[in-house]
Amino acid sequence: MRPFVELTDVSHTYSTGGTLAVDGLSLKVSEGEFAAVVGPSGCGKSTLMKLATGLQFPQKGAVIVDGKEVSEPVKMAGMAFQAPTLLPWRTTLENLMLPLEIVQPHRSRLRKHRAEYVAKAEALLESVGLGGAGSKFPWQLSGGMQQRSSLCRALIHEPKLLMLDEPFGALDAFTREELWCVIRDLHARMAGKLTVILVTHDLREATFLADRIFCMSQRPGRIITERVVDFPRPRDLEITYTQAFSDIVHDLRARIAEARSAA
Ligand SMILES: Nc1ncnc2c1ncn2[C@@H]1O[C@H](COP(=O)(O)OP(=O)(O)OP(=O)(O)O)[C@@H](O)[C@H]1O
Repeated sequence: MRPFVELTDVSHTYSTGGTLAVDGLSLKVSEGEFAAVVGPSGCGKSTLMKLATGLQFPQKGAVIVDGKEVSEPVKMAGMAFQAPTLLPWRTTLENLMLPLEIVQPHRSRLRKHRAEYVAKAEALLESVGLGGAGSKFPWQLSGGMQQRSSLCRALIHEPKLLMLDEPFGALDAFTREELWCVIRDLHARMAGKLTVILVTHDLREATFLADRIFCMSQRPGRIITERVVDFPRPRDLEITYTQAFSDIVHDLRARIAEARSAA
């Protein structure tokens, strides 16, 4: 499978504060793969996401996405963060439509094909259990519903790359597990056409969702180990109660503890 996101020996220092966030950071994520990135707090996970999406540029090394060196924000990526960042004055449906007003070719097509796009947005909402919620404002939705809407917004322009930075961190355990299944199903439906990179502190989340887990060192971050998770798909939440699953989580925890103490 061809690499879809490739970072090679990347270093990045923020101009504000002069923090060397990542150094010697290399990773390859294949097309259609679901990758997770874990590591100690402050090790540069979000920086990795910013570099892969062209929100920051490295001083050293190369970042290649979909065969091209990243030199501007990667608009074909969908993104969702810990805070759902929905605009409060727009309805949920209008929030979902936002990327279509920005990203080509949708931007040029939107005016003429609005009904088609609205139907697509409504179908997406339906697929995450939010059928009929499009007319509600974000502040009329629960945190979990807002995060589902935010996921739909990240997917509305049919991105080939989905970047998730702690998207479920603020949710209770039940809602979080429900959303794992939503993401699992969205990824499965795209049948190898959607590459996902998930940054998370939750090792169970990484193990349940990912094909491969990259573990980062203490800052300046680099990948110190990667672990293939080969549970067959589709995965059921039941696997999270198996010994094999716990073994992976324990192993990851030990590696992160090791990385923390190597500071
Ligand atoms: N915009 C910025 N300007 C200056 N420094 C920054 C900026 N963003 C991050 N940093 C610094 O870079 C380092 C890495 O931050 P980053 O957010 O990438 O880590 P992280 O692993 O995602 O953290 P956490 O696990 O706490 O979410 C930190 O020391 C942080 O203070």
